[in-house]
Amino acid sequence: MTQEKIRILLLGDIDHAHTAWSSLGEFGELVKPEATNRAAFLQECRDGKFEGVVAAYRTFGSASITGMVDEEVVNALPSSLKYLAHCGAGYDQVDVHACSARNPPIRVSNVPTAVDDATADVNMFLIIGALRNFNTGMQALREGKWRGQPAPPLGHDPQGKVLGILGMGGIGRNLKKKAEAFGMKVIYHNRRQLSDELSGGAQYVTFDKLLSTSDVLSLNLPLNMLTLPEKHTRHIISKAEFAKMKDGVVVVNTARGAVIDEAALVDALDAGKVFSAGLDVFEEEPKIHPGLVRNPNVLLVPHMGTWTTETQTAMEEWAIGNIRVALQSGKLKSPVPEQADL
Ligand SMILES: O=CC(=O)O
Repeated sequence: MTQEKIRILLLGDIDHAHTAWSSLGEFGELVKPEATNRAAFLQECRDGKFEGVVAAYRTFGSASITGMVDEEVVNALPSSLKYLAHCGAGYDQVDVHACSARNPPIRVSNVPTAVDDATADVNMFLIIGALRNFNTGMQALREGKWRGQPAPPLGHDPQGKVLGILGMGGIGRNLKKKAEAFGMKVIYHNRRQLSDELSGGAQYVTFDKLLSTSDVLSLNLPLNMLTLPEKHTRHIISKAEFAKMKDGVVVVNTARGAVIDEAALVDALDAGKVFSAGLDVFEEEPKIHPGLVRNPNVLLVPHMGTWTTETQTAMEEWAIGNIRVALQSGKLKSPVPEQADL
């Protein structure tokens, strides 16, 4: 009996887990697109270049070639495609709804867990850095002005402050433990209230209460505008939400830029409503709102939440593991929650 020859498509690059990737060769042929832009990629799809591809691995950076994996791309992908393994926690670039609507559906996985520590570490760095408003002094120092003239305003200690976490998934829960080690009191809001065991005893509050009582507000929820357009989280923090916050609140975001209306954040910073912000993600990466760049009270990191050798390696291995398990058992290891019942 001859075994059917399958193909596995790589969208983006493998930077660390080369052995794990090559080992997928035991299942079939490993292929890559030649395209360097979306139009050419769609053409390759329509020309049947990826016929027989059963599983695809994609990186966040592969959007520079394919663009968003929206309805157009989903419908152009080969009919043989059954599994799409995204190498990252946030899969806002993939229209999961369109993937589910195909017949048979494309099953999508992401990388939970492996990203939690590194992202929560950066989150904590941004909380401390923004509370202490370190950017102002650090910027002056590099300009040869020591702390600057006038000296930066005094910062604030994390001890005793209320940290409000919006989105209590793996990263939010990891952050909670870290923040408590710094003496912060953690409250949270989430689509669903968690069990005490999962929440670690953090108090569940309404969205409005989270906004009105947090000294530091941390955004740890997914951006889902492609997948859930009717219940999307885009701009969940905008002008009206800033108005409900405490004066002098600190805002930190390691989730996705577009969960905050950046223009409204700039206004709230300029008005002094927001004392400082710590941001790892931006609405239109790599572009950054000029109002954020010019404001010394904003600590800016260029999307480096998982930027460590250990975490990047673990993420690649996890995503490749999803393909391996799916090819062996017909089921992904970590399907995205929207497809849990598929
Ligand atoms: O931004 C990083 C990720 O989604 O894993």
